[in-house]
Amino acid sequence: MTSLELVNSSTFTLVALATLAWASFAILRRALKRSPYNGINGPPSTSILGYRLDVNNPDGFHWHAHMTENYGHIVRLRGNVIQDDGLFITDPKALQTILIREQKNFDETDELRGGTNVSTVSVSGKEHKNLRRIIDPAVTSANISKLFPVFYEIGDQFMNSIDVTAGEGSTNIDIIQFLSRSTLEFIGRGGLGHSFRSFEKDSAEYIIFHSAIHALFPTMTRLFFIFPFFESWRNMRPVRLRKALYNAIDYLPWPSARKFKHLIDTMHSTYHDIYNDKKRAFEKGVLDEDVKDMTSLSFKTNASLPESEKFSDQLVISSMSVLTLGGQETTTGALSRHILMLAQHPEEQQKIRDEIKGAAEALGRDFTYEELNALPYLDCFVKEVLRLYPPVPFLWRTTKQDTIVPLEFPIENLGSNSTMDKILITKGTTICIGIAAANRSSRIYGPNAHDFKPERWLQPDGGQLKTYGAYSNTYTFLAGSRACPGMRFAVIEIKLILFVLLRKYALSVTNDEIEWKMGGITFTPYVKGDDIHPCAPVKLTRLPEH
Ligand code: HEM
Repeated sequence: MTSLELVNSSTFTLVALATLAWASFAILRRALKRSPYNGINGPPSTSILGYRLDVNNPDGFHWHAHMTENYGHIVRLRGNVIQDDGLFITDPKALQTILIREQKNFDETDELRGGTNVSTVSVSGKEHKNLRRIIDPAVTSANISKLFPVFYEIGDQFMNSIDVTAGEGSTNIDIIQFLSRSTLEFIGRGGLGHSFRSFEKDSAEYIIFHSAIHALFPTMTRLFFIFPFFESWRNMRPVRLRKALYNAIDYLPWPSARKFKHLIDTMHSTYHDIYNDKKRAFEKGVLDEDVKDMTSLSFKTNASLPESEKFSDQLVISSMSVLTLGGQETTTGALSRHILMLAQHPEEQQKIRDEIKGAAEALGRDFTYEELNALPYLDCFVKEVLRLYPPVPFLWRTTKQDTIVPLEFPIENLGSNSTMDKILITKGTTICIGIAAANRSSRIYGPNAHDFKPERWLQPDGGQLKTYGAYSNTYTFLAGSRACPGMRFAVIEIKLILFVLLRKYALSVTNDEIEWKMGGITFTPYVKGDDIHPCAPVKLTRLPEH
């Protein structure tokens, strides 16, 4: 054995022994530790790998949706030999504490932070505030109102491509192909200030970029256990070493890691190109005075900030990334859901069509942003679909500091036969915020919480208890300082696409059986038997022109 081989073999033995010692210690510690949540009701774990597999199960929508009636609004998620118990929370007052009042005590988990940091930026503290200072001005109602002509242009492009495929009579089409092009254009033109030429036939730019976004979260899901280490990697100095380690991923015998790097590289080179083009245009003074997209707005804001507060290039590029990741797949899934719901509910569909037609005839011109947004039945329909089928069904948080959390709905302590109207959540506890479960709670929305009833939104707050959710008394877009900034943007995208589609076509179901799968952060539809290619089949019948 050479001396190099000897060193390698001793190093390997040392690493193996250290790993074994760490694992034994973790198992012993876990076995001796009493869970602070022993007395709380919760589902059995179906896997020795712990509750994460149940929460993340691609077919787990039913598990989520029925959580409150099965186990209540504070639920114990059973850990295992190496994982402590977690909590699944839907109680409105508890969520108010976690997401708003004591938000600083409940951060994103290391996995999520590590994963998103590689692709975006550190998302806590001051950097998060700055990120929101870049994003928020681009997605206010006032700015979206100015952007609305661009929304109409995208609506027209969407309809032109549908018309070419659908023809005159009735045709079955997979509408998700058209929706993902539209949502990328909305974010591209409205957010980044760039068209991906998504509606051009065989647009390489669209195909490459969209495939990267689409694959990113599912690929991340396969790597989640190494993401906590990414946070240390991000802080590594010197930067050259960090870069060298990143580039070394190309040589790892690990296809998912190589793919993840490739996707990040693809997306980031696009953001850099867009950013550099825009920056050059801004510096030459050739950028339109009345810019509306986020990237260009950030240059304008930056010009007015003192040197010490200016946004770095990296932060703006990260904002481009987080905006695209936050807004594309989520809205594509949401739009697919709305269209398939319309196909299944012909009465509601006709009601919306009548409302649109009546209002458009009375106006005699296109709707403004405010007018389209204010159509009452369309609004009820969108609220109800987003309540019942939130595109992001749950989110993780981790507890940074022991916190007493008051409860709206007191819970039974099964250990002591007592009732608790508050709970101590201890440092290190992993929390799952059950968005889909909270949105279907009968304590919040009444005994018909699982039913599809758009009319419930004719009453304030959907008729029942007030929650702290950012969007119309639901948690679909979360709550607090991390609530989705793109909420208004997403809602008007949905309304605009439904408007242009319904005035021309009747929608009905096809014979295909559709299965919705959770993957990464959102839901995607598939036709039963093929869970590789997303597909949202719908039958379109051209309406007679008047
Ligand atoms: C129906 C579609 C959408 C849904 C259901 C949705 C939902 C959410 C949720 C639940 C969060 C919180 C994530 C967390 O705290 O971990 C979030 C964050 C975010 N969303 Fe959305 N979103 C949608 C569309 C959009 C759109 C269209 C945009 C951009 C125009 C957008 C931009 C963002 C950004 C930038 C964040 C990160 C905010 C932060 O970290 O402070 N989203 N979204």
